[in-house]
Amino acid sequence: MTDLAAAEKLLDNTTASGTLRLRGLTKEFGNGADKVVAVDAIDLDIEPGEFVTLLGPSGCGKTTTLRMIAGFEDPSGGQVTLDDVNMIDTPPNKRPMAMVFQSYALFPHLKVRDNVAYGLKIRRTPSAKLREEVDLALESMNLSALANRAPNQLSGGQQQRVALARAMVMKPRVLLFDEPLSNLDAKLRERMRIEIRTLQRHLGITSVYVTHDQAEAMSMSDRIVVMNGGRVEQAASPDIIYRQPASVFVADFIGRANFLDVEKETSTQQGRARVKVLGHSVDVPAHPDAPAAEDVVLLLRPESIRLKAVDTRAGGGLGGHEGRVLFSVFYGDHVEYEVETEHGTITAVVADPNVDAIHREGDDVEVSFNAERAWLLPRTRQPG
Ligand SMILES: Nc1ncnc2c1ncn2[C@@H]1O[C@H](COP(=O)(O)OP(=O)(O)OP(=O)(O)O)[C@@H](O)[C@H]1O
Repeated sequence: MTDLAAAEKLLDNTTASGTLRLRGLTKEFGNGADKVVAVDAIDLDIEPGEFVTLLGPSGCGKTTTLRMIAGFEDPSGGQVTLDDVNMIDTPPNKRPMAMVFQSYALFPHLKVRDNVAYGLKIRRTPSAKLREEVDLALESMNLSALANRAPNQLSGGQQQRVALARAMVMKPRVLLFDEPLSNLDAKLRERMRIEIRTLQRHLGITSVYVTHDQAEAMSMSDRIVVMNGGRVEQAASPDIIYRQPASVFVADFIGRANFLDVEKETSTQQGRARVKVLGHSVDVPAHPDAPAAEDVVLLLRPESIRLKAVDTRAGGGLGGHEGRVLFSVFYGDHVEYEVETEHGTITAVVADPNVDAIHREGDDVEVSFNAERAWLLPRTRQPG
């Protein structure tokens, strides 16, 4: 585990975390027919101490954005400012930022201690101060006992801790992370998520984190920036991203989603709408653009759907509420169902299932959902 007291002592309150602003940040690669707009005029404000994650599918531009913040990539247009100072003409090693890479990027021929000391040596830090700060950085990452090892004598997790110590020792105002946990196994990844987040929160260092792993983004971030095709689809807290996504793309990318074709009846008060769904007229929360949209879909997360056994012999019908179980899979902590309904096949997840009450293939069920957890969206994103 990290030693928060040592980390705090290392930073010694001298490190004011920074306000990072991206304005119209753009990167084009190639030209003519080969031109790729990797990052397309991004605006983003990151507050001091905030942990912001750039998330999105492969090729959406998150790494290029991070590299422009760090200075490893020159923007084709736009600005990166830190505390209102334009960074564009400042080389990477002069920016008060430090980056942690997926590949750790340690010097293989240097011992752990010398890897951590490297940046301070370049800065010509006096040797007593250098030793003290390297010791604190090693201590803060619980690496003191490994100080004299070479990187290839360490596990992946330990190597990543060295990379973190090396970043911390520079006392950056901004920490940048480029998929730092991707090379670790699942258990270690989960532990490191908590450690990085605890350390970051405790020290309050502004952080920008790139990942394509949504669980990582959800569990670590103050704010998630979902990118698509070089643009920002939505920048919001994890709960807003999950519950009130700005677009079908975001809803589909984060978590699992059922999209039901529904008829809009009336718009009620601001932020809500009445729709006809599963045979009923239901008042649901709605995206601000949904009331005016021609075509809407209702987002239902699998865990907000309820299934109840129906005795079809009783007759009477359920006014469209019924569905038929296509299959169910028991996972121990939850059961997953595919259910055929008048809106097509939907996925339902029931947590902590009562094993005797699991619906089987072919069973008729009453389908309902928690209306406050539903979310009405325009089918296509409104421009701007
Ligand atoms: N040096 C380069 N030359 C040409 N095109 C590039 C270069 N670097 C990135 N690109 C292109 O820019 C786009 C964005 O790439 P980027 O690496 O930023 O995406 P990403 O979201 O980080 O993807 P991944 O998750 O796969 O790393 C992609 O279409 C990519 O092919």
